[in-house]
Amino acid sequence: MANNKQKVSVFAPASIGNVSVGFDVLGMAVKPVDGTLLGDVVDVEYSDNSSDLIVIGQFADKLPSNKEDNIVWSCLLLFNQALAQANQEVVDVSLTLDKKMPVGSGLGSSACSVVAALAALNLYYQTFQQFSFSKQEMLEMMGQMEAQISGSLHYDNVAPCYYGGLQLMVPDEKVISRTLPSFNDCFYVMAYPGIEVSTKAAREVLPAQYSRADVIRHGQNLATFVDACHRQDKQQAFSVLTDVVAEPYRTSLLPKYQQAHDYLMAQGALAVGISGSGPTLFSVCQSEQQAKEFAQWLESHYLQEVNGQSFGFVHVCQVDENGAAELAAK
Ligand SMILES: Nc1ncnc2c1ncn2[C@@H]1O[C@H](COP(=O)(O)OP(=O)(O)O)[C@@H](O)[C@H]1O
Ligand SMILES: N[C@@H](CCOP(=O)(O)O)C(=O)O
Repeated sequence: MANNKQKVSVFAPASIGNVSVGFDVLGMAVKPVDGTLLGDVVDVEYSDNSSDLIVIGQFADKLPSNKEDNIVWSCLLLFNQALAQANQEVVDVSLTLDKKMPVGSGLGSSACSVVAALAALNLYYQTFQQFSFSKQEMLEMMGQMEAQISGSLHYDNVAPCYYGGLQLMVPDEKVISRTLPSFNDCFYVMAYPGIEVSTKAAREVLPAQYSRADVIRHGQNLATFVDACHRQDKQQAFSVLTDVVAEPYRTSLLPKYQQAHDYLMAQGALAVGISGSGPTLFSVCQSEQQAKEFAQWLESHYLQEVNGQSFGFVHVCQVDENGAAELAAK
């Protein structure tokens, strides 16, 4: 029997879409080493009235004010539709989104909301209604919701956000995504400058066609990276982390990116790239000490002010192997 103590809470982490060499087909979940929750949290609890959505958190005011335009609400509608199709009872729930992620940041912000919402709904039904969808079914729903927001179906944020680790999208709908061995002793400096770049707009600047030379280089870089991941050959993997598909066309949307890239590479970064569609920059480091030095430099040289205020931040991260995770109920 339903009662007002029925509540679950799920955290979904930030991710690096593309990882430079895998446009739309590679993504990696990250977590700050200092324990900061870099991602969104969704609570689902019993409602004896009707279903509802409340949005709280640092970036709540950057989202549409009406709940119908929030992707978390669309997730609830999709989940309920899937329940009905599976002949399951649909119950009223109250959702709370803690929007910790800036929108249009290149950190997979919409994916964080989508994954946290759908994973929390599934956990709620599993715990209190003795029914749940499979991970595969969940990932398909997450892809559908991400496509609704960004205008095209790409799993490179939702898959790592849900499963954790480094994920490779495979063109097999029964699989969708496979976990690659990642470099979990590396440090990834994530620098969000505090300006917004919409994924949709950053996709529109890309060319419709590429030269044969670019196609060859892209295929070679991606294949070499995947092979090096399997052999855990760090030097080889990061030596080919060059994006020929998106970065050359997106750099103009990212003030100070090229200077920061060139500086960090000259200082010995293993690699520097655009996280997702930007504006977040990621830099791969051998040691935590180097990562901390880069973080300090990026704080003074990559963050920007908008109307005299800075919304940017820098985190030293490692790979988040867990992906979406239940949080202890408050
Ligand atoms: N819960 C949500 N989280 C993030 N964006 C949302 C959410 N609900 C609606 N949106 C809208 O979706 C769009 C997301 O933009 P996008 O550039 O894809 O973000 P990101 O790259 O950070 O995922 C924005 O227009 C935003 O207002
Ligand atoms: N493959 C996508 C990734 C978008 O990531 P986001 O974090 O910017 O939403 C792209 O590069 O367009």
